[in-house]
Amino acid sequence: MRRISDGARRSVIQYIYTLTCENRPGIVAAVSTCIFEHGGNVRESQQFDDTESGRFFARIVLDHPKNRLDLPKLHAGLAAIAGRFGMTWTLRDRAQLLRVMLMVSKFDHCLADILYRWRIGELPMEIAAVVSNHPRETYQHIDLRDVPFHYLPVTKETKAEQEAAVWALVQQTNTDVVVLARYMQVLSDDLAAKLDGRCINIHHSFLPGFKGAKPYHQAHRRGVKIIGATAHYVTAALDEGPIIEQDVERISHVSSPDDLIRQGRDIERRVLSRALRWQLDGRVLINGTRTVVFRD
Ligand SMILES: Nc1nc2c(c(=O)[nH]1)N[C@@H](CN(C=O)c1ccc(C(=O)N[C@@H](CCC(=O)O)C(=O)O)cc1)CN2
Repeated sequence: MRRISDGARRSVIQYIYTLTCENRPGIVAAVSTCIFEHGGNVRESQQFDDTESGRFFARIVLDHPKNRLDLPKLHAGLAAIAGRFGMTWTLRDRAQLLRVMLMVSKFDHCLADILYRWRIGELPMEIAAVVSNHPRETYQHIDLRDVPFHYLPVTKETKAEQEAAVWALVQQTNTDVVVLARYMQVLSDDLAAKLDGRCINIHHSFLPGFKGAKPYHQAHRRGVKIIGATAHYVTAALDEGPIIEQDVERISHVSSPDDLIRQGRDIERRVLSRALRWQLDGRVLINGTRTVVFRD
């Protein structure tokens, strides 16, 4: 049974309902009537009608004033509507914490930042595992006391075996979301497919510029005046996945590659933590090769 976050025990239970389907009249009316008929109360509602793809997207947060929502009945009602409209949908208790696996290589600034934000309650999640292709001693500056750490080294020769161990761990730990927090190994097509739509990477450039392993050196060589970072879902195609969040900062001709790496760490930290916070709160929906983000 997934852990319910502490705060929820005392307050009104909230549910996050997300949906996407081909756009047509009557979707919102059907959904809101179903929620109303089951005594539900809509607390938040955001929607987007993508006229280009003809797809409709919505995120609704609902509760029941007396916490007496008959969830199975509501679920059945929404399932019937989903059948009518051909929806892809989710309904989840907002306090039911998602289980997150954090993957990291040599650079630990994003891992440190996520663990800190988790400890102060900014990222409501359960940490299923921290996985690295470097040994635990690499992370002297990070407090790993209360998180399960797994050292899974990898070489070109052992990649398939190592990825099998990663996938086994994802299953054994009931991981919902995998975060590549500067994990510097390219996932195979097979593993990327298995983690489709639930694996988030932080790329240290403002995509689509400077793909690959050394974007800051590429940026310095090109002489750009702005650098950035991009959080995106991982696909088999390197650095091509649907973008969730981006941010940038100005630089100048004075900035050395090391200056860019230092400045970039701050951008990476805030971009990845924002993307993860939105993922945990059901605010990110995939729209083909893009995303719909119902920001907070
Ligand atoms: N299937 C995917 N896997 C990964 C992605 C992705 O988009 N799709 N993103 C990367 C992260 N990344 C850039 O953000 C990145 C990581 C690593 C490399 C790379 O060329 N790695 C070399 C090895 C480098 C090393 O050992 O230090 C390699 O794998 O041969 C490029 C980009 C994470 N995985």
